[in-house]
Amino acid sequence: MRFIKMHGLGNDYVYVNGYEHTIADPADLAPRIADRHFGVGGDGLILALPPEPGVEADVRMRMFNADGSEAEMCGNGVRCVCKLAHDYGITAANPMRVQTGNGVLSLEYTTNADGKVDQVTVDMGAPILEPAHVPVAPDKLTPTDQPQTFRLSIAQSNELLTTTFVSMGNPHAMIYVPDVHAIDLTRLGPLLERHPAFPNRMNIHFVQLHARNEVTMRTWERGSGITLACGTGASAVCVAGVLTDRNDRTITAHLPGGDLTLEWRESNNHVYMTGPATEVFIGDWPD
Ligand SMILES: N[C@H](CCC[C@H](N)C(=O)O)C(=O)O
Repeated sequence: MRFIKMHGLGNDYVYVNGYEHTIADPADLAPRIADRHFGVGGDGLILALPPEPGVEADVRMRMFNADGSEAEMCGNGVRCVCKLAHDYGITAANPMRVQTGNGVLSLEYTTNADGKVDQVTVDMGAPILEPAHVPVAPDKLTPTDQPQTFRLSIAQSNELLTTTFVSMGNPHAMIYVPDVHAIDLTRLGPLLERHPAFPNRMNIHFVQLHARNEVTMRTWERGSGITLACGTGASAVCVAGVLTDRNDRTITAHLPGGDLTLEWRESNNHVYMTGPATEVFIGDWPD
């Protein structure tokens, strides 16, 4: 089976063109192909597929984390699906409509001198703020006077963290700290990802504010662990910062793998994310 290795700011996935190959059990394949020692290596597996019947879209994305769990959306991934669909002749639509687990999203892209997709702006849709729809279990959290912000107790280490929640179709928790590089993500990430207050687990972001238009963030992803970037997470960070009056509606997010530009547009309540999509290599997998 032919695969394409791509990444968005180092958030790398193994991509398969579902117009050419059918994968019977992607949840089973994802951990095997994403293994960085015994497989191709990546944060997971992403399929570019025909849209489902009746869905008005140019292409469909299904996204599987490295543990095989399927997620509703992947920001870095959908930019790369746009690149795959354009560069491999599935569609030349611009804007491109991509069916995702969070509805059909509209993407606009630029191409480089070779005519291949370079930068992509994704209309990520409206954030989901109702705690029950993130979802979080309010009875396992302590509310604060800040919107969308709760105290979270970690039983195993007797720690208390202040956390803001936003869904971009997938769930995100933001924790603001003075220095993201002082955080032991390997220790805290798993404890928070699987906290009893999160029925569907959680993507975890530690955020350091530099200015009202600039943050640095580090991420522990649900189902994949530490990643170099998280597009839905950066979108959630932008929203959380506006809700808690930390940042303005347009920010630059510095992630370990590079920068994303985010805008939570007041006119239509949608979040817009702009960043690169990069192809690294192609290969063949024996399955
Ligand atoms: N781990 C995430 C999916 C990938 C999100 C991230 N890679 C992005 O770019 O948005 C989840 O289970 O919700």
